Amino acid sequence: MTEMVPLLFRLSSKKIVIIGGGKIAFRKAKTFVKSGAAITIISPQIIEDFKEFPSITHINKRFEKDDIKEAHIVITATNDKEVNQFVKECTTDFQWFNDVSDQKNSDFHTPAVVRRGELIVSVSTSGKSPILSKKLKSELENYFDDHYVEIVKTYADDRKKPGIE
Ligand SMILES: C[C@@]1(CC(=O)O)C2=NC(=C\c3[nH]c(c(CCC(=O)O)c3CC(=O)O)Cc3[nH]c(c(CC(=O)O)c3CCC(=O)O)/C=C3\N/C(=C\2)[C@@H](CCC(=O)O)[C@]3(C)CC(=O)O)/[C@H]1CCC(=O)O
Ligand SMILES: NC(=O)c1ccc[n+]([C@@H]2O[C@H](COP(=O)([O-])OP(=O)(O)OC[C@H]3O[C@@H](n4cnc5c(N)ncnc54)[C@H](O)[C@@H]3O)[C@@H](O)[C@H]2O)c1
Repeated sequence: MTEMVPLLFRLSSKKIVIIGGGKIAFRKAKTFVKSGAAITIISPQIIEDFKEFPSITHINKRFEKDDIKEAHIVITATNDKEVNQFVKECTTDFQWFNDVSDQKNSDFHTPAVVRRGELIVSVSTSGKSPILSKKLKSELENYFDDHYVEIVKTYADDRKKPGIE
């Protein structure tokens, strides 16, 4: 069995295309909104919540292959599994793909995340139970209270710079 690998990515120069404009597309878009990546939604309809993020580009259309040709990351979040499958078929080996309706079809997952300043704690069940991830996140939110914003700053200030005695 192969295992998933947790990584942190700097995405400020990357292009993310999300197919679908419902509440799950919105939740996935929100994950990336502060990353600096250019986010585009391809969908004939989008929910009002997207107004909260004017930096997100909306293209009002049904998905076609050319919509993802420049994307680094492709997320398909429609309510039509056949469309989601078609999007996958349109990706290349050099693109990172996530199908919100089928974890086995995805190159990556979005974990549940707790942030306290620069501290990032994330939980995944390797796609097996998102509800459990959500539950554990809520427990971790209590454990990692707001003091951790300052704790990380203090540790960072105390850290010796690499190469300096
Ligand atoms: C953690 C969280 C982060 C986030 O979304 O940001 C997240 N899902 C959340 C909630 C949630 N998801 C679902 C429900 C309904 C109940 C249920 O079905 O269990 C609820 C509960 C709710 O909404 O309350 C349904 C669901 N989810 C996936 C599938 C497809 C499949 O399993 O194949 C289906 C069935 C879809 C269908 O019916 O077709 C797949 C994925 N969901 C993931 C993440 C990735 C794996 C995470 C891990 O490794 O644990 C992965 C693989 C890919 C991805 O989406 O990135 C977020 C909670 C965060 C928070 O609240 O803080
Ligand atoms: N990964 C997760 O966390 C998670 C959680 C719950 C549900 N889901 C899955 O996510 C799917 C979407 O859920 P939702 O609540 O956002 O659905 P929704 O019905 O609110 O939204 C679906 C969106 O897809 C768009 N769409 C449909 N056909 C399209 C096409 N050909 N091209 C472009 N856009 C198209 C619609 O216009 C709409 O905006 C569900 O069907 C379910 O499989 C995933």
